[in-house]
Amino acid sequence: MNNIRSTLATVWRIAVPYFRSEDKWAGLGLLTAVIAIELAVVGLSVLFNRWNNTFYNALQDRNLDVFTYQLAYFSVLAAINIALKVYQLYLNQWLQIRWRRWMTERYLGNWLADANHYRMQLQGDAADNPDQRIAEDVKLFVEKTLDIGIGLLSSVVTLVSFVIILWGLSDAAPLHVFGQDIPIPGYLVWGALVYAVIGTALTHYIGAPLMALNFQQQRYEADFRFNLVRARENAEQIALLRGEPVERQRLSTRFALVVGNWIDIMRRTKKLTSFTVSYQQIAIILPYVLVAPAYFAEKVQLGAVMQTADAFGTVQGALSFFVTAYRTLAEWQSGVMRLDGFETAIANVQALTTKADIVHATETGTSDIALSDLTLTLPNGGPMVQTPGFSFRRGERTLFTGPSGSGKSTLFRAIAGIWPFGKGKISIPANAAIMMLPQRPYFPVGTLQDAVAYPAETDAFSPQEVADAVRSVGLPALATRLDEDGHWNRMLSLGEQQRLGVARALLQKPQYLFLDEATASLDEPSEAALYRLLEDKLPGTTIVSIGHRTTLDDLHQRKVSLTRSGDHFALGDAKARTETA
Ligand SMILES: Nc1ncnc2c1ncn2[C@@H]1O[C@H](COP(=O)(O)OP(=O)(O)OP(=O)(O)O)[C@@H](O)[C@H]1O
Repeated sequence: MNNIRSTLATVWRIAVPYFRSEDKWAGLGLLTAVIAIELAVVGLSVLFNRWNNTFYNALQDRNLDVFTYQLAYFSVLAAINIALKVYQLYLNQWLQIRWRRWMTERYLGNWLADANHYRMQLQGDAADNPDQRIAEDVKLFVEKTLDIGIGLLSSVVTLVSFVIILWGLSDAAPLHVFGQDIPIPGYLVWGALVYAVIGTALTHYIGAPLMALNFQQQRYEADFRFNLVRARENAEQIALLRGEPVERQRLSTRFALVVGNWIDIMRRTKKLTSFTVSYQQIAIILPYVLVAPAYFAEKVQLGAVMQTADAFGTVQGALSFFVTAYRTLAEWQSGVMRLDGFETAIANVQALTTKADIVHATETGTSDIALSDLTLTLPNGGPMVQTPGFSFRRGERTLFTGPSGSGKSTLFRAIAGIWPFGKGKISIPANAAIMMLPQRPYFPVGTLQDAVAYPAETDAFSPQEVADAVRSVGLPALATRLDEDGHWNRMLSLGEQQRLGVARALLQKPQYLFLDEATASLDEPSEAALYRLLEDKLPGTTIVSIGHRTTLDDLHQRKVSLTRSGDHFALGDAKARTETA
């Protein structure tokens, strides 16, 4: 019971924001229309039920006039029913897509805001496969919430309408056993109720493990897909290393989990289906068994029997909502849990940024990037970098060295404000344009112009500006291919990608440029040429480079390094250079 209550509270929390959003009027309008149509459909089913009585009596009495009239009446009801059902589905689908669009936009916004996506990864497995949660779970949530919500409402309204009818019919066709009338008021209602309660309890008993199994299934499927995508993205590495057999083995192992869990679902579903189908079959015959004695004792006519069978079926169907919807409910609940986990993970990383004992990168009035009492740690709290105070001075070109794994890249991440683990303060000049160039730049799939302009919009720079930048970094052949679509990370050599990274910096003109081995794949003369280009085109830009080559020394004015000091690495000047390189 607590479980149901907490699921419903979660559904409410996830569902309600849409109906308070800027799209609320469209959403509420569509929802009202869909509900109104559902109520009209229930109203029609009451008319159909009455029609049974008149129609079958006409058949029994061989009354052609009434029979013909009732056929025409049925046709009118049927035409209205068809129109209602068509529009109900159509409007329901409209509501689904609008609601889903709103939720997807919201989740995308929260996930991509403020490096949350990166911090969620850092925090470990709190929300696995966010892609699946945003793409599939939102779709499932919207679809199933509407299905279940409207199905439940319809069952309740149907129940109220038909219980009244069935109660009346119980009086008209009293229970007749061994030639005796047994006056139990509303016995048909009680019969349907007892039958449905037993059915629901047994369904829950048999089907309960499906919830957890469905949750696992979605997770295994997403893991399998994710690993396929990874294999595709790293096709070249895998082919060069001849890693296919291992890759295949790993993928097969993951798929075996999908299959194993699916077989558990199948077995459980088989048991559940055996029960629910038997249950539904018995429900067809049960009302006839209950009223047949009265019919054969000639206490009621055929019409009443048929109307009773229809009403009993409807009441029983409404009461058995959980029996029929059980599998949908199980899928829905696991989707709700997944979305809840995703929302919680986002809330956790958002809360992380406001905690006191993290690294705070804040904008201040200084012109240098100043670190004070800074400690960077691993996500598990292990020590990494420490400094009581240090500044990257404005306008200076600094070379930053240190042993592998000492925390150079992590210090860059902290300056960019995306590494929260540790404590202390990093002062960033207010409104400073900071750019980080990694060893392996990221290019979105699209035109070369898109790729170089990123993260700015494509039209932030004219084709001429982009072509000039690409040419100046030594790629004249690419400068003529700016309109070409491609997966540039796959198509270009790492050296070419690094040149394009520098072209990106030339276009963006940052005030502070951090190069994390961003030219390491180039030969030394080309690397030196790119540094001179930066010096020439971005004269006021502060440059901090991580690099291992000694030839970089002459291209920088100051040299700082991380050196081991006990359990951590300390940051300090390695060798001061006063003259310009
Ligand atoms: N997301 C992460 N989760 C756990 N540990 C991490 C994570 N990112 C980095 N580390 C660890 O932090 C330490 C510093 O990593 P970092 O990438 O900053 O080193 P680096 O000095 O730049 O090394 P290199 O010169 O090899 O690039 C390493 O021990 C690394 O394993």
